[in-house]
Amino acid sequence: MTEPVPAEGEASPADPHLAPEPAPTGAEGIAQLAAAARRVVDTVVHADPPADAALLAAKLHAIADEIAGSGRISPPRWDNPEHNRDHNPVTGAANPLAPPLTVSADGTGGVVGTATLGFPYQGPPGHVHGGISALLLDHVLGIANAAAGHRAMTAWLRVSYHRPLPLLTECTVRGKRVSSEGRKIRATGTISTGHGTHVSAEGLFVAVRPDLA
Ligand SMILES: CCCCC/C=C\C/C=C\C/C=C\C/C=C\CCCC(=O)SCCNC(=O)CCNC(=O)[C@H](O)C(C)(C)COP(=O)(O)OP(=O)(O)OC[C@H]1O[C@@H](n2cnc3c(N)ncnc32)[C@H](O)[C@@H]1OP(=O)(O)O
Repeated sequence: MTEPVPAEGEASPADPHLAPEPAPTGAEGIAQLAAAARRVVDTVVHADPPADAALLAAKLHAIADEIAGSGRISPPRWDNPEHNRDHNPVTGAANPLAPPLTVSADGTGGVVGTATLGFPYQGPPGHVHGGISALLLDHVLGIANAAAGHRAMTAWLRVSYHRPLPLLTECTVRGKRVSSEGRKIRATGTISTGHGTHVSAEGLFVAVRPDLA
């Protein structure tokens, strides 16, 4: 049997533009999965209980089984900087729990990131849960320390809540190392919106012992 001849202007089955896109691999592929999972979580948090909830849940479990069976996802390794970056619960593009916050140098020795937090992060109605704010600040202060050359663990973090942080509003998270004394590092940070500073934090971090780093 002969293949039908495509009409002029019609793409032939051999047209390279019709070739399926190469399957995403590695970090990019997992980031795509994480973005989809994030959307599922956001949708579930919003949902009225659907009549076919059990069927939908079974489908989600089937998808999780398929992902787990793909063999593509290896467990995150926290001693691997790339995995740390991709899988952490704040900036991790590969972690559906992460908003994710995007962080970069602020040009003054600190770091700055932005995120818009939705209903999965709700505490007081319409506002971000205080523990989530603390998480964002803890992590961004950690990044600020790392950017200043210190891999350090949080010893303590003091968080002050000045005004409720609204959901669905772009917020800016800043962090800066302010001093170092031996292995002890102090860093401060804020979460702000166009309405000013909502949350601030200061923390003591202790540099990872050289034999563990
Ligand atoms: C291999 C681990 C990898 C860790 C990764 C870290 C950073 C990753 C790198 C890049 C960063 C990028 C992004 C940020 C990523 C992650 C941020 C995550 C933040 C966290 O989520 S992190 C988890 C929560 N965090 C803990 O799970 C800590 C549990 N804890 C311990 O692991 C120990 O407790 C430790 C390490 C804190 C100290 O232990 P240690 O044996 O190394 O040092 P030592 O006890 O000798 O203290 C030395 C001097 O700090 C003073 N000091 C100690 N603790 C104090 C406290 N609480 N208050 C006041 N002063 C304190 C002492 O008084 C002494 O002071 P002095 O020298 O003046 O006497």
